[in-house]
Amino acid sequence: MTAHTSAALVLEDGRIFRGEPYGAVGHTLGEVVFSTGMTGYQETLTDPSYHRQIVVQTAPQIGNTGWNDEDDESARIWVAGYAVRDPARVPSNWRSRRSLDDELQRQGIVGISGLDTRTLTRHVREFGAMRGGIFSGHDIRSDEEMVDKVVASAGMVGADLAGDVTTAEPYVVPAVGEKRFTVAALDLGIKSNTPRMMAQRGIEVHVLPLSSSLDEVLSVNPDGVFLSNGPGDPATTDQQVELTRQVLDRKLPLFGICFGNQILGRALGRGTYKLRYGHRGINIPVIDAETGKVAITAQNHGFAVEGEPGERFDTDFGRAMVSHHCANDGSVEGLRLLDGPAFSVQYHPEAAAGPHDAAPLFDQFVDLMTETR
Ligand SMILES: NC(=O)CC[C@H](N)C(=O)O
Repeated sequence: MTAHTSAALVLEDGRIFRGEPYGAVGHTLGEVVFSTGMTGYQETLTDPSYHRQIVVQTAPQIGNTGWNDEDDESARIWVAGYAVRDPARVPSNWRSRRSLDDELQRQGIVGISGLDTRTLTRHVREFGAMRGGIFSGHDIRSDEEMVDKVVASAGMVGADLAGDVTTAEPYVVPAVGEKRFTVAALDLGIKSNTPRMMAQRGIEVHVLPLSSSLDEVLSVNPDGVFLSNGPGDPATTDQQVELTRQVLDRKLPLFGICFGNQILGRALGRGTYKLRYGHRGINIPVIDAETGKVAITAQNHGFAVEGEPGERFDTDFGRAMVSHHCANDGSVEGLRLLDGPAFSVQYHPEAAAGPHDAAPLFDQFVDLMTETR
């Protein structure tokens, strides 16, 4: 077998892309999705929302700045597999400690390089994010066997994954400077930068396991409740939806991001559905329905809340609206309760690599807690 055919990315519909092993050698299964971010691969790889997904980078050159000890969004790499076109042979950055390839190997993450990521991305864009696998070295099998393995694997619809990534024990991120507020943050796969951005605004953040009850949330005496991002299908979050409804009932200020937006949407009576290929990148335009302003945002989601741009609707907690939508496809990007202190966005105001247009949403949360006090 030549080096050129020593790794394969296999899709459930039978399409196979050949390349070379990158990172660990072996095999892995997951949902194949693409990200258009040209920078921030370390944050992408360590974002718990990517659990069980094989990430394809559309940017052809990845790994140029190596791997550092500062930018991780969690304690480990969560992606199930990694596919890149042209990895850096020599990383170069003053913060780099090792190469991306070394780090993938160290953490046992199976990857593939040298494949045609452009054709692969166009395929996923047309036929949708689907199950796939990367096979390399001794784990390469006949095409038929590899496709069979992929077809036998679990898909993303109905996947209940946040339990795999949540914290086992509560922990506290102290406020920077004077403490002004306490927030109970439900960890469905929270990224390190989220508590950090709240802490910078004088918030003491109590990060709680995803199965926390209302009593456990109230025991930290919160001024507000936060729902984090996270992996899997939002249709599996019944327990968190119920908790959210209890929080809305008590009129405690609530802010949700991504998975949190989907949970608030469900708590307000909306359904969620799987997008064809999702939104993953750091330049996705979002329109604020009330002001008409556009923000360029970082995103990583495969599901969305049902709704129309600017739509107003009745809920068990008063009127609500679709506050933001995507300029590309019109899908729901934000929700706001008009008769209560709750809002959420489908994108990432905490994005470290990426635009900062949405960062003021954390200030909006602070304002909401100030008004509600
Ligand atoms: N980043 C997230 O929170 C993703 C939410 C959800 N898992 C989705 O794919 O839509």
